[in-house]
Amino acid sequence: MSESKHSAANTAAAPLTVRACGPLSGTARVPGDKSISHRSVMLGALAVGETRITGLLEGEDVLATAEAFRRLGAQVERQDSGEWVVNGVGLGALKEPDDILDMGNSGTAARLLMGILAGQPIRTFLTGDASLRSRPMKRVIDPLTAMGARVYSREGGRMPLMIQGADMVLPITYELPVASAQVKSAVLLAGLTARGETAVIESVATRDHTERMLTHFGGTVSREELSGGAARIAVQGEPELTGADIVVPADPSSAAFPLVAALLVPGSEVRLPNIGMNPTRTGLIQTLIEMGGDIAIENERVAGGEPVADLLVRHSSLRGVAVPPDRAASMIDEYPILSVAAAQAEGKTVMRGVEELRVKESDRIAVMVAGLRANGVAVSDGEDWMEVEGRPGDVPGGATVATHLDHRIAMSFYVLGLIAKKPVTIDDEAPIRTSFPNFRTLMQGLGAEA
Ligand SMILES: O=C(O)C1=C[C@@H](OP(=O)(O)O)[C@@H](O)[C@H](O)C1
Ligand SMILES: C=C(OP(=O)(O)O)C(=O)O
Repeated sequence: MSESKHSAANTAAAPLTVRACGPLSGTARVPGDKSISHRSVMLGALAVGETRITGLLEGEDVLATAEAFRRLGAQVERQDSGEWVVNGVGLGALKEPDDILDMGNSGTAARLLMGILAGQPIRTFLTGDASLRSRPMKRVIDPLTAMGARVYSREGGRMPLMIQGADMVLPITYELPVASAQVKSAVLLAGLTARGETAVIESVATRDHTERMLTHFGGTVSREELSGGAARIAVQGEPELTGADIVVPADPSSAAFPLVAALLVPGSEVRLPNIGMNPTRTGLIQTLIEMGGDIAIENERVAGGEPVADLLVRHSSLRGVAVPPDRAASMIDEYPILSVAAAQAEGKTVMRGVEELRVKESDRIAVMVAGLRANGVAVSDGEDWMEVEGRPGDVPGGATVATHLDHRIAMSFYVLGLIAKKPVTIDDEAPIRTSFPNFRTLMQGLGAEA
């Protein structure tokens, strides 16, 4: 993974060294939820009429989605007020782009777009950066092919790829082979242009933002609980989707970084307003509370169809825990920062059932293990697990970490630097812009120095 889209764009990697700091304090206004932001642009583009989005995440991943849908014929504009307005083309009316679409670093953008394109009678070419081109797409190619799309990819189902949408999409019932909201969403979005009902069966609950937002735009989505925690989610084809107003909550996966920093840095007290509290996303908060984290959940309310709350986080002495494997889906992007918290927790933290971490922007198990070990933390791993032996107040630090085009790795080691005895260097901070463009300004506002 030596190549980077930043070096390809002639921008040198931007190393960053982070040192221990005094107490963090103040209010951290975290940007909009990435999953919800992608979906609001996508469904806005498929709906008839105007969609107004408040709080859209202006990170590179979502900007890639916005640009792709412009090239597919929708109007996607930022207003001076900061609101985004999407004027959709209606279902099945996207136009064939005249060039390859570059989805950058974003798995969500690529896989959900493939679901949508499976139901459009056009041919589209997709690519991404070195990280995205190494990620598995077969997981969406298989069900979309069963629904009538044709996809030609590189060996092993990798991008670049070409997708030719089906003239007549076949409704299917698809049992997810991996717990993935991206695969679920791709199938449900393809099902929008099918005649009849398309269903997905998931054995554990994955984030349900697609289902909630489809309902908000006038679609018909049902969820039936099956035995053992499984569920069958079905969408009715050919709905009339109408433009809608969306209010995007702050992203709990981004909030995780200042939140864990506040728990770890002695004397800290940080307020995080308006954080998305969708139960399919709150596994990290539950885990940190079990570890002894002082996290007060205040003002719980519903905004724009999603539960939100304000969080008040104070420095805490943490102890290691075993995270149950069936919680993985609800905190899948939070394991890197959890393993940093675990380095500062008394005893062992065990994370099992986390094999999906190996196919994210980087192999997050391998990259976290390498970075923690280099910084003096005792850690071990296997194909689907990772263990960290914590030593409160005794994280040596002092090493440089390779981030492999992975924003969550970069932000996790930034937080490690805040508590380590010697400074921690991340080799490239640029990937942070994919999901949290104002991360450093926000952390500096709380008292961090880097
Ligand atoms: O649907 C989504 O918005 C996402 C689903 C998850 O991926 P998987 O579906 O691959 O688990 C998550 O890791 C990603 O950051 C966002
Ligand atoms: C895995 C992630 O995103 P994506 O799959 O969209 O690249 C993430 O944001 O941690």
